[in-house]
Amino acid sequence: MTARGPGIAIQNLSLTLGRTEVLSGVDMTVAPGSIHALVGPNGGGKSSLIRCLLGQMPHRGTVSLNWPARPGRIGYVPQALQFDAGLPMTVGDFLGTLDGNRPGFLKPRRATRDLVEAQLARVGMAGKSGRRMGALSGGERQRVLMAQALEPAPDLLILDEPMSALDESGGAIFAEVMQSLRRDGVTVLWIEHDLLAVRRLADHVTGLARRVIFDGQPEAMLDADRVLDLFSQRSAVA
Ligand SMILES: Nc1ncnc2c1ncn2[C@@H]1O[C@H](COP(=O)(O)OP(=O)(O)OP(=O)(O)O)[C@@H](O)[C@H]1O
Repeated sequence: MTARGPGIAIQNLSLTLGRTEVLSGVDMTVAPGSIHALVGPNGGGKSSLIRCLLGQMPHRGTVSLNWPARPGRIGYVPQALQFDAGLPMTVGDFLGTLDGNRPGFLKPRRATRDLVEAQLARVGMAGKSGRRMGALSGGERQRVLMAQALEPAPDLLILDEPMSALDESGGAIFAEVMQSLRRDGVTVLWIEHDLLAVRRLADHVTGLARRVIFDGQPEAMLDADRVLDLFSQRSAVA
């Protein structure tokens, strides 16, 4: 199928925060409609690269989104989003803000409530729209964040460790969602530490430790020496 997501071209990307060189001369390409994983050691600069892509960091070098026609929608699942335990906001309220033409303090329209229920069902959270956001477990919160990123349907989806708190059924649901995104031609840029999940689900992998230390097929990355290289002090930020 024709990709509806953009290609991404990153050239000579460098980022210095304070006195730390976080990214140095990073070149990478994401093919339109592909599931592209970003792996590497803690502090390797993966989230920072995403922030550059989203225009949130003053970087050097270029980051271009090449849309097939006009610019489309970007969905984003952040690494962590905390909600105050006492915050009187339910899952339904949170997802109901998807109805962008209506003030958040009004009761959502029937159609919006149906849409919220459908989105929750998609991530295995059917019937939980009345739960308070601050009272959700880590895995439930991640499922809700995934649901908000999938509606309205994105053309580019950026995921920052979306599986870190998911149980087995959450992982299976995530895999289904990824397959349906692939069928729809969505471009997915996915930060992940679970290399087996990357092997199962990604089309391409880039390893990042301040600079690009691996770029290729998931199978090649899982060669034992490669894994050691990816996560050892040798290749990490030094
Ligand atoms: N605002 C900031 N100011 C100074 N240093 C920062 C800032 N944000 C991030 N860093 C540093 O940049 C480096 C890269 O951080 P980043 O969060 O991009 O890594 P990561 O690869 O996503 O790590 P992890 O796998 O642990 O999530 C780290 O050393 C971090 O301390």
